[in-house]
Amino acid sequence: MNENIENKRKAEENLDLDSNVSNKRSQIVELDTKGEELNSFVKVAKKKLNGKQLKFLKKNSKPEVISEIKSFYSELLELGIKDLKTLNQKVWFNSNAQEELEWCTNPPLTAAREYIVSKENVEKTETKTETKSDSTDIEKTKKPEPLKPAIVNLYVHKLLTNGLGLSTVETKEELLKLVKGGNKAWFYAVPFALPGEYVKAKVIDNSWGYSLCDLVDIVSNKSEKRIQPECKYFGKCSGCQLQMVDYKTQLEFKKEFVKSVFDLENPELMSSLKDCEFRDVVNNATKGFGYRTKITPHFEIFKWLPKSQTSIGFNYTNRREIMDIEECVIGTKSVNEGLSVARKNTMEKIEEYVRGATLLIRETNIVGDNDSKKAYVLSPKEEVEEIIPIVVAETTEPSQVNKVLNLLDDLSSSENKDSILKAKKLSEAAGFKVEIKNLRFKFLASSFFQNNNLILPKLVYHTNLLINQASEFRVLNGYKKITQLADVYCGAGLFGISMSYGFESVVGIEISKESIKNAVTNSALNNITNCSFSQGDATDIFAKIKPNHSKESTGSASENVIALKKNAKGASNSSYPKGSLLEDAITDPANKNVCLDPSTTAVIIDPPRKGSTEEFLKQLVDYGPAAIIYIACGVPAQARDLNYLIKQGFIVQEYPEDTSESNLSRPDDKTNKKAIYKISSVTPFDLFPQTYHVENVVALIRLN
Ligand SMILES: C[S@@+](CC[C@H](N)C(=O)[O-])C[C@H]1O[C@@H](n2cnc3c(N)ncnc32)[C@H](O)[C@@H]1O
Repeated sequence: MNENIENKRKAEENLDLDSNVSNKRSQIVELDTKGEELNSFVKVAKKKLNGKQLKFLKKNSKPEVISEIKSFYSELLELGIKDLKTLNQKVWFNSNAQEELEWCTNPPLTAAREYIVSKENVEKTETKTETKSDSTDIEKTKKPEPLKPAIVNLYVHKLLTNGLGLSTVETKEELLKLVKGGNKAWFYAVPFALPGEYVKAKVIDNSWGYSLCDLVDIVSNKSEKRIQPECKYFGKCSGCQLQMVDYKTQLEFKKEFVKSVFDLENPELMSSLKDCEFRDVVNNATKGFGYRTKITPHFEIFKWLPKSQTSIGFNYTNRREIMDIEECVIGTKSVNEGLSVARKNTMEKIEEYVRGATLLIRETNIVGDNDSKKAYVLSPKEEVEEIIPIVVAETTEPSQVNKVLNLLDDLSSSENKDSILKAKKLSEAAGFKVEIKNLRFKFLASSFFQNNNLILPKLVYHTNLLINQASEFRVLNGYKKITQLADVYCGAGLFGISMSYGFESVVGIEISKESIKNAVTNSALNNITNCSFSQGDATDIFAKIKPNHSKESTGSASENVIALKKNAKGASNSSYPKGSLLEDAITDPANKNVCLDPSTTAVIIDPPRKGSTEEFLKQLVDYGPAAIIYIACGVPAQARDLNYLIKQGFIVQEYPEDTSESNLSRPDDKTNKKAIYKISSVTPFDLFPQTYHVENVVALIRLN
């Protein structure tokens, strides 16, 4: 029997076996670690349980939640437990049932959740009390009593990809003995704890097979990597997770985070990537403070608390209660100036608020004739402006690339006005052409723009370099040079505009009307004439392209062009009907017809945290561009998307030696046109120092 069908059948059996506990509030089920099995299992479980028990893993669970759950179980495997099924390892769909906690070897003692003073709880109290007739007012204004939490002593095995320390009551060896003796493991997730440490922790909540804890104390084996955190709020505020270690260690952790997420999704692919392909985390050569250009502190109004005592800041770690924050060390200087003013303004009119609000503080530049000055704005509707020094250098020669990277390191620690002079000197001394352009980007304070400008020059340079390298590789293998760029999920045009100097034409697509307007204005602001922007869903960019490897298709890959045309005279040879998105949504001031031949086009995709869609990815490979650069802030979703391409056979591990027998073909081969890619590099970028977040750039080169 096919292994998948067998797994589904077993999952069904397990649910049947457990039906005697179905009256209880919690259902015990068996879980494997593989993504696909997990999905099919969830489908079966949902059907059986009518969806009501699937509190933590619904069909639409966020990829990061699924990844977190998978992390726990992959960790079990790493600890030496090779076969979860043989050991009958079980997990929980719903951990609220106290009585079933006994089922584990080491359940939290009382598993009580500390009562959290939050909007959610106040609302719950309100809902409850509304059904009661006369005690409503008393209940609403009473501060809820905290429950008694459990205290546990733990050993920390490793840091999870969300920055939490994966812990158990035993060391790895002791745990293995226990589990191999037929017992079940229980895990604890402890923030700010480091691998190898013994810690005391307070159980806050129970989740899928683990308890969420607060760190109380480090009992012994304090990690040598621990340092004094820079921020006085660190350890309580939920904003940063890694300030307890130095910056170099943070970068090492982040590389491991990305590796383990990729490994979970596709271990074979991970093992096939060479060290040189899986690169170190790129940073901006600072300690990683004072970088964030946007912060969003918030506050809530409670009936039991005098308004003058309202806290304005960020959530406490592990709870929805807000911590009063006067300064944020990862914010830029001007953002912190804005924070003081926003706090003062809010407290002055606090009596007017009934519920609470989120404040927006965003850096901007006031641009004069000869210079610019950093400032801040406090209104989401205001337009802000950022100036990003962009390096234009075509070289791919490694020693020259290193020189440019050094220049970029210097730049992040100096004023923008020095940069052009430095680039000129570098150009003269190194003997290759390098230019720096201080590009201006305007956008609404509330709309998307990256939040760390210090590293953006490197991110853009690197992305450009990857395309230049892909182009060289293609030329060496007998294909044409890459001359065109599609910037998908383009926001206010950061990548497309910054990289436009190296391409004949650039098109961008973006769903937000505001952002697309900004992208158009930004290209004009920087005197760029070869960029066109289109508003719509990313998938629409392929709406009219015939699959280039379908049976019906008889044309060559180069027939599958994206033609973006302005509704203008001379556009009559468009293959798209009048009124289609690609025909009329172009707001290109240069009034140009832009055709993107896949064999000479690179596509950048930079989707939101939830990743792209199968529909988009399928059409992307049908289109078959010469290179794809996938930039992601949601690494689990990126790994999922790449895995989809691997499973469809679009990504291969090695260039096949015998192309005559393989399904590879030249672009003008009319019989077989399936696009095949290789991952040429995986490079994490630290856009979010001190936090567990990381931006990951994956380059795919088309081999055929
Ligand atoms: C991570 S941001 C990247 C923006 C831009 N590349 C940059 O670096 O500034 C993702 C962008 O995708 C846009 N977006 C979200 N869903 C989309 C969709 N279905 N189609 C096109 N754009 C979308 C968002 O509005 C947002 O601007």
